[in-house]
Amino acid sequence: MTTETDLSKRLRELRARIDAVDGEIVRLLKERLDVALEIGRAKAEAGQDPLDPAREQEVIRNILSRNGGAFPAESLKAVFTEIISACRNAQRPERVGYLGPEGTFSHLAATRFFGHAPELLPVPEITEVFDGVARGRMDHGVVPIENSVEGSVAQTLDGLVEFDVKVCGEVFLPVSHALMNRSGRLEDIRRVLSHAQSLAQCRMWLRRNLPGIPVEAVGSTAQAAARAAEDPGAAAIAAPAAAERFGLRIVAEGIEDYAGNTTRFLVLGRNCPGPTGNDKTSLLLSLENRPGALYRTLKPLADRSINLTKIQSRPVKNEPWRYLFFVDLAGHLSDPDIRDGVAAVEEGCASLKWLGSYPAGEPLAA
Ligand SMILES: C=C(O[C@@H]1C=C(C(=O)O)C=C[C@H]1O)C(=O)O
Repeated sequence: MTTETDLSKRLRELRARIDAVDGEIVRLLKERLDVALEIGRAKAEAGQDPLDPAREQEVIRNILSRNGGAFPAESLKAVFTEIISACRNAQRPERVGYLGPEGTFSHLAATRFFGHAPELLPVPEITEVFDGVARGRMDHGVVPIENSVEGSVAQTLDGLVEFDVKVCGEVFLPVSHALMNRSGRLEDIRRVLSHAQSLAQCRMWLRRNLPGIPVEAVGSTAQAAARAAEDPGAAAIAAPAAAERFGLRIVAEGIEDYAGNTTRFLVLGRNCPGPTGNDKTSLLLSLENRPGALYRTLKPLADRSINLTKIQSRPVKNEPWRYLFFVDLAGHLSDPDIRDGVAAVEEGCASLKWLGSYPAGEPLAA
């Protein structure tokens, strides 16, 4: 039988080995940081943005393929997201804007893409993220563009029309909602607060479980949680993590009506990364109001077998019944086929705005 002293001796020896390995990891991290800083200086001389999402994807792919499955892949990815985050932020401190306050799904998406090193700037409106990036108050921004259940986010589409920014990345975030209030009891709920998108994603659950209880849309899920913390009759629909942040109790979790509920976020910047071989290009088209205009405009893409991943119309606000079209396609503008196809589209429509080309994000499981 192993005695207590034997065990503690064994643990001491093994822990000494862990400490030695950790020391080596830290030494290597410092070495990595020095190389990153040198890269940062080279980029600064060339006037280039430190962020290179294409290269970051390559780094993650490399480490996953070297791992051979020995270390849990998701953990390895999370660790390297933070290592890259720190290396990038050391090159030039980054400011990343998002729809706040802290605890929103936009906050989670920003952290998933950028890690924890950058300074995150919460703002109360999606439009302010666009404005901050366009004017240089923020280096980057993260905005929700569409939800798998509720569809496009109008304010973001309008921001893409109005502001001179580029899409330089995308993040897919599985969205699971929790209902929370001060007591944790369903019977105490007199009204339910959340962002309009989240209320819509839980509509059937609310009708079944809280029939007749009024709902109220507020600026964000985190704002709803903050209000519920002050009012015992109010409940909020928000990310489960918001409960802890705002001192609330969870009444029910996973209350979204459809499994696989996912929101796609765009990463905004002032430049676009180079091609990775798995990219998307976002375009904004304005068409003449003529029969077959959309068909004829998009035909050059079909002729080249270019895959459209999204098409969405949005009214031109001061011209009733005229529409703008948002088109996402698979490929990078620097691919010759895409460049030719997009040039032909431009010839056939009233105007075309290239919103950006960026590495395709990975739709993740919850
Ligand atoms: C170090 C670089 O800069 C940034 C940091 C990276 C990293 O830490 O691996 C990768 C890409 C860039 O976002 C680089 O471009 O290689």
